[in-house]
Amino acid sequence: KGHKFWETQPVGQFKDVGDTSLPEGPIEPPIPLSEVKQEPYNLPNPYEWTTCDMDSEDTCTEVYNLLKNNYVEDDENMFRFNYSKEFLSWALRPPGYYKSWHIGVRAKASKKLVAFITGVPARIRVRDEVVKMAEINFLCVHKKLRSKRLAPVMIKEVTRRVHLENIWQAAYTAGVVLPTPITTCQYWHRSLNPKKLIDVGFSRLGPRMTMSRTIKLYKLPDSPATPGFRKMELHDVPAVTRLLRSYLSQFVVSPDFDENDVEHWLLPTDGVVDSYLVESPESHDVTDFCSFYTLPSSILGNQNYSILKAAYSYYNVSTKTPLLQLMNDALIVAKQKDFDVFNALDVMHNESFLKELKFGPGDGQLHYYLYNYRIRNALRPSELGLVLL
Ligand SMILES: CCCCCCCCCCCCCC(=O)CSCCNC(=O)CCNC(=O)[C@H](O)C(C)(C)COP(=O)(O)OP(=O)(O)OC[C@H]1O[C@@H](n2cnc3c(N)ncnc32)[C@H](O)[C@@H]1OP(=O)(O)O
Ligand SMILES: CCOC(=O)c1cnc2ccc(OC)cc2c1SCCC#N
Repeated sequence: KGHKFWETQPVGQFKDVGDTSLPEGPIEPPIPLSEVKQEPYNLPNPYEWTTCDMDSEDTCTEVYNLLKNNYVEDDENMFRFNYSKEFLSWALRPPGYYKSWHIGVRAKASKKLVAFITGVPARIRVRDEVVKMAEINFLCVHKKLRSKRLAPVMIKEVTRRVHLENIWQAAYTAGVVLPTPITTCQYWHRSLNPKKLIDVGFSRLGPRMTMSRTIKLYKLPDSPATPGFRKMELHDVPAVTRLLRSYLSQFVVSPDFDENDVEHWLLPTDGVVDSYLVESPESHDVTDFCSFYTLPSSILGNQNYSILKAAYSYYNVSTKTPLLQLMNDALIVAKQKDFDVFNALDVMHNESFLKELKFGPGDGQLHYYLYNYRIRNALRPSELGLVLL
């Protein structure tokens, strides 16, 4: 298919796949900041740019409502992501964030927010190079304004604003295939509330299975099995940072987290992110870590339910406790917190526990992309140590 916009961009092009003469690394060099376009790209006449101040409750609510009604749906339109205001505030304000990268489009007449795209700064290691990047997310055009080529303008504008901060690479994911994925991951789902998942039509009763037999199949203990398993606290940040940096160093692409990043991204925040660690009862060493984030979805067109409570596996490290046992404890605490499903990608070492812990493969794929950075050969999901929100 012709990608009229993406074929103009410094990304791996389909025609170049397999061309080993092309070097790994930046595709285009940086340019002097004085040569970066100083003024915003032109929008169609009825629309204007706006910078969304996520510190403002009202603006946060506008962004929340735009996404709640117009963001990503699954292929069967059964669910639509329903990121909470607290989650958006957390996701968009990490250490060193730029308000100017929280970009909205308003209709001039009504002042209504009709489109959105964001970037947050991140240090991403690719093999042995740490690269300053923008993580791009929450690209959304109101359903009534689709297929008007607004997305390329949004993408060019966020690119321009990232360039103005002297950053020349980006990382992003999408459910759609674009030039050119660095890897393609599979979603896996572990039922915690099988009755609800069957009632909404996501899961079906297996052959020769009754509902009570199905409920029993997914039943979990009331409390975690691992001695020393507890919630992460502020004083654990240095130990968790050491543990996570050492673990992530084995992957080809991963975040280069420091203590400030760990405090922001991994310290438990109610209704947003949960993290647990194993402190050895003898040595008091922190030997293992697991975390998941909270991303509810609206259930579309169901009489009995309107919200799906979903937990998403985030970063997990096991050095003493078997990963299988650690993740089973994560499932146990997620069930205690009344999640309906625990989702995970087949990234990092996740494949080693998915089937055994009764995850089922989803029908959606998640493609990972880098902007202006060529990776010579596509990665296996197990070589990827990066989870985007
Ligand atoms: C150095 C810094 C660099 C920073 C920037 C880095 C790059 C960041 C890139 C962004 C990363 C976002 C990551 C992220 O947020 C996570 S992926 C979630 C994206 N959002 C949604 O799916 C929400 C529901 N859908 C919509 O709102 C619209 O359908 C959107 C806005 C998606 C497209 O609006 P539309 O009204 O349906 O379409 P047109 O305006 O007519 O435009 C059609 C063109 O857009 C291309 N398209 C479609 N979906 C895309 C997607 N998900 N990524 C990139 N490109 C996408 C498409 O291939 C075509 O180009 P082509 O003709 O070349 O094929
Ligand atoms: C029950 C398992 O499916 C989901 O949890 C879910 C929920 N909401 C979505 C909203 C948009 C959506 O668009 C791709 C997918 C979902 C999915 S499946 C893929 C995410 C995972 N795991």
